[in-house]
Amino acid sequence: MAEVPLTFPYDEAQRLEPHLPPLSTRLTNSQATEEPSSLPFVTLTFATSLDSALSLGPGIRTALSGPGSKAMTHYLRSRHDAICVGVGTAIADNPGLNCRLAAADQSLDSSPPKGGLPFETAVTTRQPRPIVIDPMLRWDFTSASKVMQLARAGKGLAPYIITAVPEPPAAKEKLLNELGGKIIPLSQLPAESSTEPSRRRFDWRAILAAVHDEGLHSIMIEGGGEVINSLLSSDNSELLDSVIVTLAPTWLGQGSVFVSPPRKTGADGQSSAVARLTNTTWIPLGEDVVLCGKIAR
Ligand SMILES: NC(=O)C1=CN([C@@H]2O[C@H](COP(=O)(O)OP(=O)(O)OC[C@H]3O[C@@H](n4cnc5c(N)ncnc54)[C@H](O)[C@@H]3O)[C@@H](O)[C@H]2O)C=CC1
Ligand SMILES: Nc1nc(O)c(N)c(N[C@@H]2O[C@H](COP(=O)(O)O)[C@@H](O)[C@H]2O)n1
Repeated sequence: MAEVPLTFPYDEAQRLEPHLPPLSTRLTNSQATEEPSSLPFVTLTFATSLDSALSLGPGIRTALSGPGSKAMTHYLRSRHDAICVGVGTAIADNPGLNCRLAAADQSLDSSPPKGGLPFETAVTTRQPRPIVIDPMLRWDFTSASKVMQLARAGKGLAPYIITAVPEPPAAKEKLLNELGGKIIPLSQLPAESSTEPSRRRFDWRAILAAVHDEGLHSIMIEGGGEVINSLLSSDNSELLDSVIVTLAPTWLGQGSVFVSPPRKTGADGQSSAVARLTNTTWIPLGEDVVLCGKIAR
């Protein structure tokens, strides 16, 4: 069944604006040029329950956002060049990772005031580039995967897959390339305690630099649990420019996938909070509330 295009109120979009990448960083077709390597604007965004759960279990797609906050997420997708998930999410959710807001100037449900903020350029039919972090190429995507179907239908973009596998299967790479996606090779961090290749990770700075090297100047990172917890850790949270969390009025219970980053312990052995948001904005949307803020430095 065809999905009904989403709309997002203009007033709510205005309240989000201070937490979004500057409009000047949004790509236009003519801007995909080479620049000295730096990092994109990074928004970490996800939906949680009252017990800080993302889903009922690692392999379980779980709807938390109500209609209003779901439209907000799609507005965010319209405002970023790229959208990123870990392979656990790609496998569990078979996600579309496209923007399903109504096209162009109909996507906000009231018009911007004359001479007002430039939302007519903020909301476009442009689609974010899906980025999947998949060091061992575990995601067994096919042409029937939702993201591939949407790319084929011109309703989204094919993914870029960041991997450490030196020689990806030719058939997978061909399918990706035909739809405009690609494999991006990246070296993993040296193993710390484990030499098991599947446990080795990329440095987030290297991931973000690789994304920026593709001409993608802003990225929203949606999850899942491992991705969010590692980005909120004290090693990585400085990479986050903005955090936007949808809080749904429900408890998922034990056994869920939780947002709970590793504890920060000082040299004296004392624990302290891992991270805190500042400059916060709380936006009620239907039965949910959306919390926007910056990591306090
Ligand atoms: N409520 C929400 O907003 C969201 C919920 N989810 C849920 O989260 C669950 C999936 O979470 P997880 O199982 O934790 O999977 P995940 O999506 O965080 O993926 C974890 C995998 O990604 C790769 N990875 C992540 N960071 C890496 C790095 N720095 N270097 C190299 N590889 C890296 C590794 O292969 C790792 O095993 C699903 O149930 C999904 O439905 C996912 C996104 C948003
Ligand atoms: N904002 C938000 N609310 C929820 O309730 C969710 N379960 C998620 N999940 C994220 O959205 C992806 C699904 O995207 P499509 O609708 O298939 O395009 C999923 O993979 C998670 O990243 N997000």
